[in-house]
Amino acid sequence: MERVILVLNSGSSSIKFTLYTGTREQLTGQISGLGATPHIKLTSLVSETKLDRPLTADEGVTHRTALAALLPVLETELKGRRVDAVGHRVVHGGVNHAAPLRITQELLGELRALEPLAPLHQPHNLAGIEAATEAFPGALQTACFDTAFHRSHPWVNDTFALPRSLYDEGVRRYGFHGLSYEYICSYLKKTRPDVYEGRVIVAHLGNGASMCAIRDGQSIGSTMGFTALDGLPMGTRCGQLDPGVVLYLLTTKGLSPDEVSDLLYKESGLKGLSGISQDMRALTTSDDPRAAEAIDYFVFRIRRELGAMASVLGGLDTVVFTGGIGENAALIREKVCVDQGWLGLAIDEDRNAGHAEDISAETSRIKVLVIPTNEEEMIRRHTEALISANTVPA
Ligand SMILES: Nc1ncnc2c1ncn2[C@@H]1O[C@H](COP(=O)(O)OP(=O)(O)O)[C@@H](O)[C@H]1O
Ligand SMILES: CC(=O)OP(=O)(O)O
Ligand SMILES: [Mg+2]
Repeated sequence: MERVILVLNSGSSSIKFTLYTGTREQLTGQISGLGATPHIKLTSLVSETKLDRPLTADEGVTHRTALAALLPVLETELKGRRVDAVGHRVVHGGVNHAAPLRITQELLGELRALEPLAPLHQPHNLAGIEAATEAFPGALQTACFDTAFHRSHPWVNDTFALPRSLYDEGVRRYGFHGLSYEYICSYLKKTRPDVYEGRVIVAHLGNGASMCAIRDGQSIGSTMGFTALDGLPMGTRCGQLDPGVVLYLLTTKGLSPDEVSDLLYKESGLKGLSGISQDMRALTTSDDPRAAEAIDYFVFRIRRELGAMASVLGGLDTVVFTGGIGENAALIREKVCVDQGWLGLAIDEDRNAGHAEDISAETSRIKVLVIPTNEEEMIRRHTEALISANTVPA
């Protein structure tokens, strides 16, 4: 009998979900635009149910209410079939976890203590675990960590230049979006083994955004740090910041820690710079100069990290764009790749506009790829492996 696995992936602006029978997707979809304009999109490959509409205020404006509206839809779709396991994306796994785990009360307590380090994600991830445990009491629940893929990166990319005691207590450069990077690596290994073995930079550009330098399928470094605030600017997060600004906000401006937190996590990034929206779609279609400036800053930071990571890797063979913006915004890819001839990188305008998998120009020494990420599939694989490990042979 094929196993039934439900995967829940709570991002900062979305809840993505897929119900698998064996390796097949039975139902898949996402609630996107949480915090702004919530929308549900759902496709059932079995009952051919399709939803594609805004969520009403009653159904869900927050992760919690959206999840509550989603669970009955999933239960109807199951038609009484048992769920064997629910795999959860958990953004922060802390120092101790370099691999996915079966969820226990003890692990939940440990993960709850990490909530302050990922306030836009961890509480939603844990709420998803609680809701799924209640809805599917017999199912194995697994935690698949965004940080796990990066645990092997070198010390220079794991530390800040702070007193060593802070490193020892876990103040480290963890890196996130690890499930996405792991999926991209597995896809490259299967479809382009020569690329997999080379020097690769993956730009995961979504509502949260980061880049990862990868060699031989291993993370060498990431733009994200102790929290998912660092590195590139994002929908509402500031990205790299002089820590002196935080001190200024706390002391000279007299903001409370909560106010500073809200400012850096929820009011900055594309939203803060443009004053219009956190959604790249709204910015690329706006003729307001502040939208163009927000895009310029986003692109500038990506280009800067691209050069820095190419140097750390000792050269570059492939760039991969992924995530909601990376997969869909040809304009952003074009702006990142323009005038990169010095690096041996050029893209083909038509292939880029058509979202081809390989958008490199004929003359480009560096391959430039657009690969849709699939964090849910990565979580399914990990969960399947954990079920097998937990199954006591008869
Ligand atoms: N066609 C598009 N053009 C520009 N941006 C897009 C497009 N489609 C999606 N996006 C961007 O992708 C973001 C969502 O990315 P996603 O990776 O799904 O987010 P999350 O970080 O919540 O997982 C949206 O906020 C939007 O800015
Ligand atoms: C870690 C992170 O920022 O995730 P997301 O892009 O899904 O918000
Ligand atoms: Mg995401």
